Amino acid sequence: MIGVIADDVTGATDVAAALGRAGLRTVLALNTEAPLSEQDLTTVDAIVVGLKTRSISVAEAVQASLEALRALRSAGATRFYFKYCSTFDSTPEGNIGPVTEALATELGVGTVVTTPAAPIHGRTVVDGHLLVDGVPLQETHMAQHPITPMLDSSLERLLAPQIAGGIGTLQLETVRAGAEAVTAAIAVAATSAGAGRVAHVIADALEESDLRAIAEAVDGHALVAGSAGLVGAIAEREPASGRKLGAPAPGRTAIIAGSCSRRTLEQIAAFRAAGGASHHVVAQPGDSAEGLAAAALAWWDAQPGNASALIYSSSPAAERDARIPNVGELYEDVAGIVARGLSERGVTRMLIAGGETSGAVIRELGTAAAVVGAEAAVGAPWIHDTERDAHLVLKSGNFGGPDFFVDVALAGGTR
Ligand SMILES: Nc1ncnc2c1ncn2[C@@H]1O[C@H](COP(=O)(O)OP(=O)(O)OP(=O)(O)O)[C@@H](O)[C@H]1O
Ligand SMILES: O=C(O)[C@@H](O)C(=O)CO
Repeated sequence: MIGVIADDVTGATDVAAALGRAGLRTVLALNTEAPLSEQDLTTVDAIVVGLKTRSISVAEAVQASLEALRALRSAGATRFYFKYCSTFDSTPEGNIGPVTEALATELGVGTVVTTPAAPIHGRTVVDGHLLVDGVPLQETHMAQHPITPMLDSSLERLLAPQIAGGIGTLQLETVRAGAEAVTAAIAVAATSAGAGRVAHVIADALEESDLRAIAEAVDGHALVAGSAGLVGAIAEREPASGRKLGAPAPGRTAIIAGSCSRRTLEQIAAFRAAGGASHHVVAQPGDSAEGLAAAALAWWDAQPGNASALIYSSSPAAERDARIPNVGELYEDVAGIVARGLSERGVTRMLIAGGETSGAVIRELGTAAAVVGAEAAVGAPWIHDTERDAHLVLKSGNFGGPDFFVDVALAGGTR
């Protein structure tokens, strides 16, 4: 069984979608306090644990990730994947490097092949540089990310300050020479770390076939790291159950957006242009999350009974208020309280935009585990919290087409 540790909850649903696409029966665990042993795991091929460790301190991220690893091991997982963001969201301290090394040390693994490449999402790695739709990472909107601005595209330069071990590389021409050549190159790269240290082998990949070659070469590896791309290729090598994934019937939908990513801002604009009702949460210095959420819920209560609607704090960089301390956390708290309020009002279809935002919502809703359904957009599946009978899409900031909010909430469709 494959055990995946994802550093945020939208990333966890992205991985779950990739595993589901490959036909694996996948359980999504979203609350680490609810033990995995409470889940029915008898017919499961993969478990994905969604954490919220991307932007917390290194020590806390390492501890939570190790706890997840131990829970997955006790649940019967034998191979592990550390899922981080396809845009390598991290800081000079971490948490990608330290978490990878902690997991490797716990598993007694000396070499970890790692790549954020996910061609399905337009993320590729060439000569160790991460490109988004062919553009170097630091030239994209990721340079203005509110929590983890990404100012370099060299994965080696991004990872080096985060780790104690060494870095090796797998060039595209080696990857294209096939699995045997990749295996040999990994063995050479493994010597880069020095005794007792972890070797991080950064792999180039431009197309799905490249990921398939890497997946074949890492077949016996206990730990691999990357985005949903490589684990999808690994999953394709497993026997598939062929289970059909479902989506909820169209209906009234609440959208809560805290993502400030360009694609989310486009989706908000398209929703409003299509006549969707929206409420913009804009904090002033001194405002509390409770007060802002109460105002948003009062606005929701004034909407016609069956109308889908959007509550968002998302703003482009130039319009964000630098005077407000811990502004990211404040808006995350607002999103969580609003989601709980909507759930108490009987709303059972919600689309949440943004990984940190989704993490706050899941925590506040108390969702412990969910069944993975059909993809509403590539990498953004419907998930079903059976305990609350709530259907949720936790959308990564950059995922979905510009009309995604319109399609899910106004047209009710599934792509
Ligand atoms: N107007 C705003 N000003 C400053 N920060 C904001 C504002 N609105 C939201 N935020 C914060 O910005 C952060 C957005 O991160 P989040 O992970 O939710 O989105 P994302 O990075 O686009 O998504 P993903 O990580 O899935 O790609 C959150 O902490 C959110 O609370
Ligand atoms: O890898 C991605 O881009 C997403 O799954 C994600 O982690 C965004 O938060």
